[in-house]
This record gives sequence, structure tokens and C-alpha cells, in this order.
Amino acid sequence: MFEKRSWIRLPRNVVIGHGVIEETGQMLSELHLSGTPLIVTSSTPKVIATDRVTEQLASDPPVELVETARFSSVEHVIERAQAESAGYLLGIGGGTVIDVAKMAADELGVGFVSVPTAASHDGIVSGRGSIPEGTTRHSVAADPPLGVIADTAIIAEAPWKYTTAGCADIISNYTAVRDWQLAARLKNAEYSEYAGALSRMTAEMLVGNADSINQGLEDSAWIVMKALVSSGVAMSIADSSRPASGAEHLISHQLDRIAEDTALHGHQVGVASITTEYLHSGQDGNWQNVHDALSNIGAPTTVAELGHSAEDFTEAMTTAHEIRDRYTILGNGVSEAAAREAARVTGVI
Ligand SMILES: NC(=O)C1=CN([C@@H]2O[C@H](COP(=O)(O)OP(=O)(O)OC[C@H]3O[C@@H](n4cnc5c(N)ncnc54)[C@H](O)[C@@H]3O)[C@@H](O)[C@H]2O)C=CC1
Ligand SMILES: O=C(CO)COP(=O)(O)O
Ligand SMILES: [Zn+2]
Repeated sequence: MFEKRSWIRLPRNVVIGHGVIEETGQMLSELHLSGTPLIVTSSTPKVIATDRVTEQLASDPPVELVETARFSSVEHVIERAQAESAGYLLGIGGGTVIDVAKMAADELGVGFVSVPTAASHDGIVSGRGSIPEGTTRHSVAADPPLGVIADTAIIAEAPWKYTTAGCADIISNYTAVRDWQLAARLKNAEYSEYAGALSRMTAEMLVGNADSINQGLEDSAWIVMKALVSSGVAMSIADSSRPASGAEHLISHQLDRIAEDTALHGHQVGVASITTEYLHSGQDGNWQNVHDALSNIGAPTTVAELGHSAEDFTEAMTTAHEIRDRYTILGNGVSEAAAREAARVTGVI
């Protein structure tokens, strides 16, 4: 009997460009979202973006401020949405706000629209939410946004480090796809040629456009946002974060647990992908290309630039395979000596 099946959940409207925040009202009506929304935002995005959205809505919507990604924040948003009888949620801000709003909307069973104000990672358009809690991090499936409104004029004004983090998250797609293919060969993991090809092509196009990615250029926000959307679509096609999350993401998630201070998600996965590419292809392999791609857009290429210690990074490399049932080049664990060697040869430590 034929048993394959696929269920692809995608955003319905994605609008990217200069000043598109002024088209939020139009998009909301095209999506046939009914009732008053609850706006989920944080302090800075409230000033630079939220007021421009509320002006376009018929009635003054309630606004919930969220500054940290916690399960308690998701609970607060759920309670507020219920108290206000919100018809849908609008997340306006960085990845924290968008994750919290996305997960609350999923739990409430109402629509969600994403208005990213920084292009920091592909979670701003994807069907995943990621919440750190205590010493662990929960990466969970949630309905992707019904609509995405990415105003490049606003995103271009965000601190530059968020844009380079978004780029690095995309560059890490190379090793994520390699890990996925390895898992398909060694563990018979389900692999999607379409999702894998789209994810890799997204990274290739971003790297090909690296010369146009410069601080102060709105074109940079355009290129990175398009790539983040494309990567989010690859994850939707796969119905998994596999196309964009391999061993480099495991190492970054583990660093979040081990290290005292965390660096930006995209920066961590970028540095980790230099070493996982080395594990895949050896000393003369492609790790130098991954390194150069990161360096060209000004993303960190060393553990020191992340603000982490060599010891924490090595520990993350040797224990990352334990955190999730996702087979990667880390296999059943790399030894401390091998982890150190990979990080040393690639100049990461
Ligand atoms: N859902 C997923 O797949 C993923 C989720 N994450 C999660 O995303 C969160 C981090 O998201 P980020 O976007 O890196 O940080 P963030 O959302 O915490 O934002 C960082 C800061 O930048 C400010 N900001 C946002 N836009 C701005 C602008 N245009 N101008 C000035 N300031 C601005 C925010 O108010 C905030 O203070 C974490 O909770 C992490 O766990 C990370 C990776 C993947
Ligand atoms: O960050 C992601 C893809 O870039 C999501 O991956 P996770 O499933 O590892 O949280
Ligand atoms: Zn990521």
C-alpha cells in the first residue's frame, strides 16, 4: 500500500519591502481575520513599528509587552488574549516576541501574523517556536504565521548584529542539509529532495549576494529577509526544521545551556557549522568556504568573538548529540580530543 503523505503549512501572504508596514491593515483584511487582535510586542518595536500598525486598525487594540521568551510569557499572552476576546494575534518585534505570540496563537487556536523588525533568524517566518527554560530549550512545532509583513526600512535600522546573525543562520543550512542527507543514508531518516535543494540554494544565493550585504544598506535587509522566508518554506515543505537545523544547531542549543552568557543564535550556529563542515569533509574540505562566507558578511568565526570559552565550546560539541533524537555528523558523540582538534584546525578556538 502507498503510505507516503505530506502536509505543508505555509504562510498565505508574505509582504517584504520598503514601507510595507503601512499595508498591514490591507493584509489583515485580505486574510479575513475577524475581531480585534491582541498585539504582542516589546519596548523598542512598540515605538518604531507598533503605533504605525494600530493607526491602521478600526479600533484601538490591546497591546501586551513581552521582553523575554519564557513559558510564563506565553501563558500571560494566552490569558490576556482570552480576557480581551482577541480574534487573532499580531507579533511585532524580534524573534522573542514572534516566538511567544506564535506559540500562544497555536495554543489558543487563533490566527497569527508576524511583523519582524529584525532579520535575526528564520524562526520569524517558520512553523517552530523555541523557548529556553532553565537548563534546557524547547523547540516545538506551531502553526506558521498566516501572514508576514517585513518592512525593510525598519529592519535596516535594527542593530547590524541581528542582520549578520540572520545571514549566519542561513549559511548554516549547508551543514544542516549535509547532516540530513547523512541521517537519510545511515538511519533511513525521511529526506525531502525539494526541501534540501531549496535550503541549500537559499544559502548559495545569500553567499552569492554577500557583496551587497553591508551595514546601512536597505538592500541587505531585503536579501536577508528573502533568504529567511525561503528557509522557512523549506522547513514547511519538510514539516521539520531538518533543512535548516543540523549538528551546528545542536551545538548552539547546548551552548545556550552550558555557557553563562549566550551569544545570538545565528552567530553561534555559524561558528559551530565551521567545525561540523570540517567533521564532514576533513581538513581540505569546505570548512574554509563556510568560514569565508561568515567572515565576508562580518559574522563571528571564533568562539572568542561569541564571548564563549574554548572549554564550553568543546563540551557543547561532545555532548550536543544527547539533546535530541536527530542523527548528525556528531553520531553517538565525538571525543573531546576530536572536538578540540576540529575547533583548533578551523581556527574556531
Ligand atoms: N523559532 C525558532 O525557530 C527560533 C527561535 N529563536 C528564539 O528567538 C529569540 C531571539 O530572537 P532575536 O530576534 O535574536 O532577539 P530578540 O527578539 O530578543 O530581540 C533583541 C532585541 O532587539 C530589539 N529590536 C528588535 N527589532 C529592533 C529594531 N528594528 N531596532 C532596534 N531594536 C530592535 C528587541 O526589542 C530586543 O530588545 C530567542 O528567544 C531564541 O530562543 C532563535 C532561533 C530560532
Ligand atoms: O533555528 C532553527 C532553524 O534555523 C530551528 O531549529 P530547531 O528546530 O533546532 O530549533
Ligand atoms: Zn536557526
